[in-house]
Amino acid sequence: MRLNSFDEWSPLKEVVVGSGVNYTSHERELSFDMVFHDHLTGLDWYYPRLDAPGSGRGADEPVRSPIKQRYVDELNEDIEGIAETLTTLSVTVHRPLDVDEATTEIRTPAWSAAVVPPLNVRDNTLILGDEIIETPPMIRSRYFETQFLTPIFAEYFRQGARWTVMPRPLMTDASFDPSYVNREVRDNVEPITDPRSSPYDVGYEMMFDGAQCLRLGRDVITNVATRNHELACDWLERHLEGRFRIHRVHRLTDSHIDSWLIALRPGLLLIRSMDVVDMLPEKLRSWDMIVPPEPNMKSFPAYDNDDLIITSPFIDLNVLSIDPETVMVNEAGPELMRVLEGHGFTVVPVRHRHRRLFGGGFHCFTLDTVREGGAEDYLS
Ligand SMILES: N[C@@H](Cc1ccc(O)cc1)C(=O)O
Ligand SMILES: NC(=[NH2+])NCCC[C@H](N)C(=O)O
Repeated sequence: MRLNSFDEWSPLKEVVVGSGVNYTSHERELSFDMVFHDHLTGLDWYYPRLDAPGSGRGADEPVRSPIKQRYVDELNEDIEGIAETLTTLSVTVHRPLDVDEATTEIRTPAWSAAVVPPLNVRDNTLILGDEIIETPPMIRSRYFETQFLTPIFAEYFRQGARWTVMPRPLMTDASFDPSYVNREVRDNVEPITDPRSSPYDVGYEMMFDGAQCLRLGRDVITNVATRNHELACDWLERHLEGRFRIHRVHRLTDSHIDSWLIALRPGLLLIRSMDVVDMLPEKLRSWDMIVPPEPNMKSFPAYDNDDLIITSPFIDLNVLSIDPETVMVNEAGPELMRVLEGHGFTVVPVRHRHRRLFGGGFHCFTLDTVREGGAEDYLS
């Protein structure tokens, strides 16, 4: 089918479901620590930082936090189950190429980094209507992630889609605007103030994830927390002029919007807390809001100290709409299911255990490429 996806709720026809095959570690380096800064707090091992003087680590030695194979296997088992459930709901599921076992590292002129599989496919691509837009990554390990989706994108291109790649950053340490992560001094978190210089320094560059956007027909709400995000929004605005309107929300969160705010249908948002309402564009503030109960920590597996947790406990808000009445929800969260059922939704419970280890709920590791619906104006 032709690429067509303008919002988060219209009946879903085709979707890409990510792959966690050969996920072996998280590489702790500047770009990773920047993105996960808000969630790496309060952990005993975090302070002092792993590369602090006296840590015994050489300056250029990567620090990789291994992920236990059992969790990787369970992740992939859960993802297969979710892909099957989507198929039984008459949705066509596309899968990216898996990372080959022999591919452990990626390299650009300026740096090298451990490879990350194309798991959270929401993050590095933005689908707007009939256009695939590959966004400029924020994490070095994810720099070439969209290449694993090339066969899928190429097929949509053959069917008539637009296919655009946003400018790629050189991504040296100096490319990152640290003002968000350094905005407040917290006891147990070290500020990130040690950029190393590089012959490829060009100043702040655009870096931004598709998951920072909430799509509402012809309007797109974007979370902007840094100069890197601002530059990407400038690019998007110029590129999309006359087709889509970008509404910037400043520092709603660090990056991704989808564990704070999800649109379930026109006029109805699922939100983390009422605190976000004042930050939204005025027209959205009058939509109905569902605020689910605080996450129950018992709904997450117990992990060891050396298991790196990279999301907040609000990750299960990250639901995937099958249509305006049907929502896929983590079976570990009966509270959220009850709330949605109370609002008349049909809930499709699925198993997804290790979302806090791999950084994503269903909305993160899916990319809806075909939905019904068009460029409606929901905000006037
Ligand atoms: N701080 C980010 C952390 C994050 C980034 C990438 C992920 O895949 C997951 C989580 C969250 O708000 O979005
Ligand atoms: N598209 C995504 N990867 N979203 C994940 C958002 C997770 C967010 N950082 C949180 O911890 O709550």
